Amino acid sequence: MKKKVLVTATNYSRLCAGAKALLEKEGFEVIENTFGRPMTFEELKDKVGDVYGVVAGVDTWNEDVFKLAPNLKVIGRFGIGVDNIDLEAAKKYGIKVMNARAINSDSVAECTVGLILAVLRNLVNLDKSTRAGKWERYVGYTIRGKKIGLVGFGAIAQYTAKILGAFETEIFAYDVYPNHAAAKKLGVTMTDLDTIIKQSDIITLHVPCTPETTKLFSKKEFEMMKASAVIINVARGPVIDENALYDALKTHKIAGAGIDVYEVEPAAAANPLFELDNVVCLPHSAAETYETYEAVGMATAQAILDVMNGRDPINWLNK
Ligand SMILES: NC(=O)C1=CN([C@@H]2O[C@H](COP(=O)(O)OP(=O)(O)OC[C@H]3O[C@@H](n4cnc5c(N)ncnc54)[C@H](O)[C@@H]3O)[C@@H](O)[C@H]2O)C=CC1
Ligand SMILES: O=C(O)C(=O)COP(=O)(O)O
Repeated sequence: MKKKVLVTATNYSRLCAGAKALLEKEGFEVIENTFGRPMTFEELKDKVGDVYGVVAGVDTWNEDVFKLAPNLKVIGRFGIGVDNIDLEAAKKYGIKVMNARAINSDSVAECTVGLILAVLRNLVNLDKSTRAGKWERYVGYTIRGKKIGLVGFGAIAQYTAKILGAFETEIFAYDVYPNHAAAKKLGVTMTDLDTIIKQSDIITLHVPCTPETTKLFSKKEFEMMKASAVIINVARGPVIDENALYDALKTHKIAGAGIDVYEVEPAAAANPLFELDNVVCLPHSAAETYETYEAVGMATAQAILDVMNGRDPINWLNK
């Protein structure tokens, strides 16, 4: 009987045809998520009994699921954040978990800069207004000369710094494990979080979602920021207290925001942030380019093949 791979990331056949073909060539049967959204426990429960590998989207992978998956040996996270996977429980069940770190960083970094431009230059408001035949002027701000504060200085932040270097900005970064060599190479000054919050014109978030980073930006932090500052969240929704962000934007304690991720996803149409015109909102799509899908698909497929062949997968997170 063929070994099975369950893919819960959506749109796999369409966007990762090469990866799917590779798995099939190596003898796997590939079962795909047909729901078009993350799968629930009830849906996973019926599928995981005989799977060997998983290409995981953002569904929850915890002991309740692992208990039902005696043949599961490897989870390839179709992305970077692993806040949806209990790494320790996976280890207990002998399941190797890898992620696509440094494989989708360019797309996320490009989108970060896109959000900065969209917010500073009012691109979305200008588009709406132009289409409405109003021919209005919204005066914006240049990126050049601004102080940028990167919170978290891993793969995505470093790529963001590389791109922003071309805008002649002053870039600061904060990280619990500061990478001084990368900072030096990219002309970035490592500093503390308070300095970033108080001095930055543009703050971009690039930390994983952990107990330490949950609500890292809340009422107090928004009050410390410059009234002219903007914040971009392409990390994880819970890193920002969304109610506090809404209040800060509504009362102009800060000038604007670019938001790709939300405390609750999919974000409901009634999310209060959507009423405000000083925020640009995306549906968790910062990583989504054709090139990235292809590369992440191949990396996760390769990880499954590596485990099958007794080799360590790249980016093995729960050794
Ligand atoms: N919006 C989207 O579609 C995407 C979002 N992400 C999110 O971005 C995050 C970062 O991705 P990468 O840069 O590739 O990860 P990375 O692992 O290369 O970098 C994360 C950095 O955050 C630092 N960090 C961890 N806890 C911290 C804390 N409490 N305070 C300060 N720094 C801390 C780490 O030391 C590390 O240098 C991911 O964990 C994921 O949640 C990633 C890809 C796509
Ligand atoms: O790589 C990540 O962590 C991401 O957030 C990518 O998003 P997705 O896996 O496409 O929901």
